[in-house]
Amino acid sequence: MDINAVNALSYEDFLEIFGNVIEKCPIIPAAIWIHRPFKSLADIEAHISDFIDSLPESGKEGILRCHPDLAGRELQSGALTRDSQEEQHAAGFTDLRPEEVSHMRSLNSEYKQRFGFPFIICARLSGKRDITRELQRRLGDSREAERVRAIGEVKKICALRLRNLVLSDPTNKL
Ligand SMILES: NC(=O)N[C@H]1NC(=O)NC1=O
Repeated sequence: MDINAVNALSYEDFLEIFGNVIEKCPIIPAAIWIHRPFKSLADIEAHISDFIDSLPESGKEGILRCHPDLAGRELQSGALTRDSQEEQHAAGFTDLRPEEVSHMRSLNSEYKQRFGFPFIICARLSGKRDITRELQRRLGDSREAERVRAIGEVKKICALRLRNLVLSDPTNKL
């Protein structure tokens, strides 16, 4: 799909395709559709990033709370979005031993209790071991630092989802 094809989409089709680039937050692609014509894939990414940055802290935290835990209940019950399922699989979380699952569950719940939102990391960029270590390390950070860090990870996840959607077509010109 090239940028002209993206710009030619109706908002219904745009949302159908890009609705989950920020996990369970279709309001974000719905909001930035107004900025068409987009110049490039990077331009779409920049509009999403600016929209997120313009939100009050409560809105940013709301985005964080739309994300499922890594190795959490939704993974076990098959209730993840397809994007999240693929990302958690890529990091190795679909292949954990029972004791690894309980370890992740207890770290996730400690993190949520401490910060009030779930631990978020771009799972496609690390493996389960590094992610578990990072979760332990980040438990010692301040709430403010974690909020900033987590939003940065949401943007990385978004960038990879966008690329995956658009660049999988070899004829693309984005
Ligand atoms: N909690 C969390 O990081 N969730 C996610 N990370 C990612 O890459 N996909 C997710 O759903």
